[in-house]
This record gives sequence, structure tokens and C-alpha cells, in this order.
Amino acid sequence: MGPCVRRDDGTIHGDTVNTNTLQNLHGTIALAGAGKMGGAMLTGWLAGGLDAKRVVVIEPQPSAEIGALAAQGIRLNPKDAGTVDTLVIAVKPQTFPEAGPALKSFVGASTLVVSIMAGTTIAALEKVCGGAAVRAMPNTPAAIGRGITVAVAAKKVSAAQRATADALLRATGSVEWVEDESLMDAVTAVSGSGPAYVFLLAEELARAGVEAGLPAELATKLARQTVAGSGELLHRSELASATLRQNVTSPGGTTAAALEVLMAKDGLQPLMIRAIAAATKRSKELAK
Ligand SMILES: NC(=O)C1=CN([C@@H]2O[C@H](COP(=O)(O)OP(=O)(O)OC[C@H]3O[C@@H](n4cnc5c(N)ncnc54)[C@H](OP(=O)(O)O)[C@@H]3O)[C@@H](O)[C@H]2O)C=CC1
Ligand SMILES: O=C(O)[C@@H]1CCC=N1
Repeated sequence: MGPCVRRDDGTIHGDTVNTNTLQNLHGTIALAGAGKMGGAMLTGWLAGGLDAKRVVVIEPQPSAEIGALAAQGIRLNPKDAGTVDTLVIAVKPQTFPEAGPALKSFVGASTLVVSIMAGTTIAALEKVCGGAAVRAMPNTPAAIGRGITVAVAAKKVSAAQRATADALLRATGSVEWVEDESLMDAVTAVSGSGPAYVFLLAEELARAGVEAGLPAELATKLARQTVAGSGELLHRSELASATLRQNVTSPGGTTAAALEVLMAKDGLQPLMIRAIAAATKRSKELAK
């Protein structure tokens, strides 16, 4: 899929959310783990028209928001859900060895199992839960329908199951399918964890503004709006990020002075390479 470009009619080329697909989705869906990421996905599904009555949520300590969804018809921690058509696993990878065997009771011969757990491999999913596994890595902008998910399917996943997984993931933003599961560790490092790096940029930009003499409240506002506005510009523009950067940089001006520091040999590039390598390594460790 190519880059996303917002059209004049408001749709986004390359990642248009097709709510009809969610409305027409068949069968029951169980979500195990309605924390930050699972909860964001559930919100996206319901907003996209998924019938709440077909959703089962397994969550030991549901937040007030998740509890309130019970009023819309989702079944929260039912005793006898039986097997489901789709099980989405959004517990922590460290919890999976303990939680996984209990989740097996939801999995029948034709159950699609979609996991968003960092590091957890298709082989581990098949071993613990059975079913036909899709390993996916979303990110938290999913909460506003602007996430990006990368997914890889086990060989036994049917075309219909893949379409179901695609519809559920696409309800929270764009989706890229890959064939090579080994890419998922680096994917997790770049886009799964990536929002945290951007939020850190906003924090540090504000801190540096204070160091430069700005009142904290103003610095925080300037940093937040600069990161958000730049992200939106990147989202709507067809231009490469390097071009958008160059458009800010007047020759011999202030941006060039800052970029000389940020793009120096010991600047952002080696730092980012080290950060992504550390996250990739951690994703591989979580598989063990
Ligand atoms: N946060 C992110 O940005 C992203 C996270 N992920 C993946 O999503 C998964 C969840 O992460 P995140 O949402 O951040 O973590 P959270 O801790 O917010 O969510 C996990 C939820 O699972 C619940 N839980 C614990 N045990 C069970 C169980 N036996 N059955 C059902 N639910 C259980 C937890 O409850 P309790 O708190 O009571 O233990 C918690 O509410 C992880 O595997 C992570 O790798 C993927 C992409 C991005
Ligand atoms: O930090 C983590 O391990 C999870 C996976 C990607 C984002 N959060």
C-alpha cells in the first residue's frame, strides 16, 4: 500500500476505513485484555459499527470506560462464552504464559486468533491457543482511527479469516500485511513503540524551550502544537518528510543552526538507530 494522502473529500487514500465491512462482520469476537491498546481497538470497532452484542471482553479489572460499554451490549467476563469466531489477544506478552491456556477455551477448530502482543510469535500462539493465528502490531493512534498496524498471517489462515482480521485492524487506521514474520520485531520498534518517541520529542522540545527562557506553560503549548501540527501536515501532504523539513530551513537561518546539531555525526541519527536496535532486541527477547 502506498503512502496515505488525504483527499479533498476527507477520505484517506490507502487507508480508508470501510465501516460496512465491520457492520457485516460475522460471528462472535472475544477481546482478551482491554487495557490501553485493546481498549483503543475496541473503541474503534464499536465506532466503526461493529455490533456490540457480538463482542465478548475478558478483562480482570475493567476500567470505567470498558464497564460502561456493557450498557451498549458487550458481554464482559461471561462465564460460558464457549468458542468464538475471532479471539483478539491484547494481554501483555509477559502475562500470556499464564493467561494463554485459559484463552484456549474460546478457540475452536475454525477460530481466528489475532494477537497484538509484542514479541509473541505465531508458533507460540499456535502452541498455547491453537486456532489460525494472525500476529499484528498496532499503535496507540488507533484510539483516534489514525493508527498503523502491520500484520502477518499463519499459513493456515483462510482468505475469509484474513479479511476479518483486516477489517478489525483497519477500523483503527491503516494496515500493512507482510509475509516475513521476522520483520515484526523491527516493526514493533518503529511503529508499535514509535508514538512514545514522538511524545518524548514534545516533552524535550518543551524542556529545551524552558532552558532557553520560555515560561513552562508556553513552552509546553508551543511544543505540543508544533508536534501535532507537523504530524498533521505530514499526514495531509504528499511531500516527503525531508522536503517538509527543507521547507522550514532558510539558508543560514535559525533552523539550519539547530539542524547542524541534530544532524551531526553524534546527532539524532545514531541515537535513533541505537533506540530502534534496543527495542528490536527487546521484542526478540520477549519471544523467549
Ligand atoms: N501500548 C501500546 O502502545 C501497544 C501495546 N501492544 C501490545 O498490546 C498488549 C497490551 O498492552 P497495553 O494495552 O499497553 O497493556 P495494558 O496493561 O494496558 O493492557 C493489558 C490488559 O490485559 C489485562 N489482563 C491481564 N491478565 C489478563 C487475563 N488473564 N485475561 C485477560 N486480560 C488480562 C490487564 O489487566 P491488569 O492490568 O489487571 O493486569 C490489562 O488491562 C501487549 O501485548 C503489548 O505488547 C501493541 C502495540 C502497541
Ligand atoms: O512497549 C511495548 O512493549 C509495547 C509494544 C509496542 C508498544 N508498546
